[in-house]
Amino acid sequence: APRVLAKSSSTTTNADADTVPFWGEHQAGITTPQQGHVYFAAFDLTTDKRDDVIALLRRWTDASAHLTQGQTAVPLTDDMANPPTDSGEAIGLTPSRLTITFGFGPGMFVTKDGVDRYGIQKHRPEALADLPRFNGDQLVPERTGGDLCIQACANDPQVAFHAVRQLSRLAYDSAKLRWAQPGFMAAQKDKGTPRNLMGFKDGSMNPPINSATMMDQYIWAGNDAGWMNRGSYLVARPIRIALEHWDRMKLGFQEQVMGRHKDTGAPLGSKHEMDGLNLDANDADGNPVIPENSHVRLGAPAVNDGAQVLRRSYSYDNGLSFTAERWPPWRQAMEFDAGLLFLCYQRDPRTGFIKIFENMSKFDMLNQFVTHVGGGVFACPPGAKEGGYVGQSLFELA
Ligand SMILES: C=CC1=C(C)c2cc3[nH]c(cc4nc(cc5[nH]c(cc1n2)c(C)c5CCC(=O)O)C(CCC(=O)O)=C4C)c(C)c3C=C
Ligand SMILES: [Fe+2]
Repeated sequence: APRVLAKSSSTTTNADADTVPFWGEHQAGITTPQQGHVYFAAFDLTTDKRDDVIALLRRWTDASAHLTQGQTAVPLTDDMANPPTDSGEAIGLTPSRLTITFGFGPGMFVTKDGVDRYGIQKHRPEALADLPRFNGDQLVPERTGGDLCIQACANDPQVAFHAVRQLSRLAYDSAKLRWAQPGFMAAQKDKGTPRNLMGFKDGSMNPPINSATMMDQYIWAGNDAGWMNRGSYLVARPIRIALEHWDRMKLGFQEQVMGRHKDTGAPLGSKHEMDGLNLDANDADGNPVIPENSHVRLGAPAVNDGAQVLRRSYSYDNGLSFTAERWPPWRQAMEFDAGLLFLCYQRDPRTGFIKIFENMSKFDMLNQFVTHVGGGVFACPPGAKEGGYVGQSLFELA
């Protein structure tokens, strides 16, 4: 029998500071302080057997417990007659605060060819609602949907990619990759809010991740959510930004679009980033200081019946692609295929993302510069107990 090379599995000596616990009440990667990199991937299930799905979730859970500790997904062996159990490119790297967060798409709960795919149709939560078609949506099928998703976040992009690559290998017999998007959100030297590709601080007005009360109110599904209790719902949207268009806009106009100052991140009319939005203030001409159609006004809880989501977005850069512009001088050229992988968590997308984006998609001045090109909605179950697996609360139900 091949010998297990235990030593090769452990890649670091100072694991603790750099490690986020995998097991727990909640999945990690939701209220975890945002790491510098993400590799997000969505999969389609190819099996029609419920037991295969359970087996996959067990393999993914066990591998994730190893990976997040800085170990190989599966212990390495000296077996020369088979492919290595782990591709190996993370050996010697630290855990880099790797978190791996799993989600279930609506496709897991539907009938296919007249049969309830995995016998869980009746357990589809109402909160896992199909997203409506929003104004301006240009969703490309190749970047949309998925039965399962994995959000791997780490401070090292190689660690995040390695994790998804190993998990995809472990799925060869039962699921295949559908779409993926890597992203980055560089930490600021002063530990302040990072900036997105539009150059604005992004993430200032998030509900505080350290407030258990706020997280229970807005982010975690509660007792009434059945198997999803202590889980959360993810809305993921790759949003292309017309950077060449944006970069030609005057600074004053950029600030009007966002409703915030570019340098400090403060709301228009205020001095400090964390100052509240003064939505009632008018300028000398009687116009609102924070414009009616500015992004932050349309996102504010005050105009959305109190709705709040936890945003955990990353910038992305997919190189260049050929684009025909829809604005003068109607250039046709290679342009950056770059933008924001918008990721947000909430206890119910109907009162979170859907509620907020309904108006935003129609009125936001930002819409001249951004296009939603894909995405999905996913139920991220509660965390797993050591020895258990992610999704157990669902598959244990009759
Ligand atoms: C819920 C839908 C939202 C989408 C889609 C969205 C896209 C998007 N946002 C930015 C940049 C910024 N967003 C900011 C604030 C902000 N955005 C949303 C929601 C969506 N954004 C909310 C709820 C808020 C907070 C509003 C508030 O209460 O003040 C900001 C300002 C700084 C901050 O608070 O984070 C920026 C900058 C981009 C570039 C983008 C799509 C590409
Ligand atoms: Fe936003």
